[in-house]
Amino acid sequence: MTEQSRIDIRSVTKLYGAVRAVNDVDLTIDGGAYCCMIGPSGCGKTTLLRMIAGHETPTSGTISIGGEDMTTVRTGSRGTALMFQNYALFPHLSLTDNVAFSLRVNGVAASERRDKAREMLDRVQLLHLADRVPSELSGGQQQRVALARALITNPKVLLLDEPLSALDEFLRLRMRVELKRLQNQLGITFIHVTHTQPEAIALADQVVVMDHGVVEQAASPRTIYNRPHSPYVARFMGGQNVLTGTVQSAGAEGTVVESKDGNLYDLPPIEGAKPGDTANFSVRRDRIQISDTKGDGRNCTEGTVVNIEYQGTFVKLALETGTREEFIVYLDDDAYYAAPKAVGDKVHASWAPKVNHILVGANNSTGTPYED
Ligand SMILES: Nc1ncnc2c1ncn2[C@@H]1O[C@H](COP(=O)(O)OP(=O)(O)OP(=O)(O)O)[C@@H](O)[C@H]1O
Repeated sequence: MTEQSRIDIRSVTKLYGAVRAVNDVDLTIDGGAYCCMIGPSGCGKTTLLRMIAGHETPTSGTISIGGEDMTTVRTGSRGTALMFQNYALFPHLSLTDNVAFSLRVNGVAASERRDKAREMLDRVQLLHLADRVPSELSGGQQQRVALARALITNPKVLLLDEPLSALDEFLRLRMRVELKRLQNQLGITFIHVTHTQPEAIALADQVVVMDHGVVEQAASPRTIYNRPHSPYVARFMGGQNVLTGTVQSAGAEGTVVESKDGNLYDLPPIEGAKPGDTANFSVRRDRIQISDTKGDGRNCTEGTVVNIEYQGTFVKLALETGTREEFIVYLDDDAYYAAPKAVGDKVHASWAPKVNHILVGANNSTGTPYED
């Protein structure tokens, strides 16, 4: 299935009048991968998904599935199935008839479509409810019917537009496990649009972070979280503090950057950097120590505690450091309670030089939702 379900998106742009919903996107999604697309509202995720499904046609560029150009092939003939956000089940039909619906449209004989629908309901563990109508089901069960209905066409690619957004937190976590289990069993490509960072990180083999119609970064969840490409990805995915400074010295041995408050940071070499350039870098929130005493002024910052949140396995400390964004520190709860802090305390945060991670791209995107 792997080669047959690979998706190649080449120079795809979609214009709605003056709105550039998707802007010159190049992206390869491996066959059999679980891909999550994430980004703020309006960044073009749904438009890209709908173009892969064939519900929209690109203004320019091509989309291939399994090496075959599908850009203008009609929806039902490209081996994709789209599961809608609101499930779009028929209220008056039984679960069996809901799931069998597309086979009926395609003229499959009654007994065959019933057998196939029951097989799909069994796959999503709903066979015992096959004769009920959707209103007699819970939200999670309705979602599983919608999944069975999408899968009955044996797609090479399943497209899911915010499939878990209508569920409560408990069900969402359960359905997340089920989606992953199904994808593993079927071995087909899943493309799942989400607004939720932990969902993308937990489910995906490949995370695609979008902003203003472009793909900012596409990589494994670990790379996206640990080695974000740009200030935007670092902020949007969370887990990192973004810092800015001016290059003091640059060479093969490394780059020294000075922040506005005079602290120095030891970064790896930055290609082409020269003294006076602006450098953006990030520091993982869980790789920082705090103390009451000032260090040597390298790889550190000072701040005032403005918020303290107990999170179970760690404590989240927000510091005001004089830059426009909060500096967040995640402390192991044992370490924190050995020397607890209060709001208003002045502290020194420091970290090992190897924690400094270079970011590229402009430092002007906040990673927060936006309006056009
Ligand atoms: N049919 C349309 N006509 C005009 N503009 C559209 C249409 N569909 C989408 N857009 C615009 O294209 C841009 C991208 O929309 P899209 O729905 O792809 O974003 P999204 O990232 O999926 O957002 P959300 O997370 O809110 O669903 C937005 O500016 C949106 O207003």
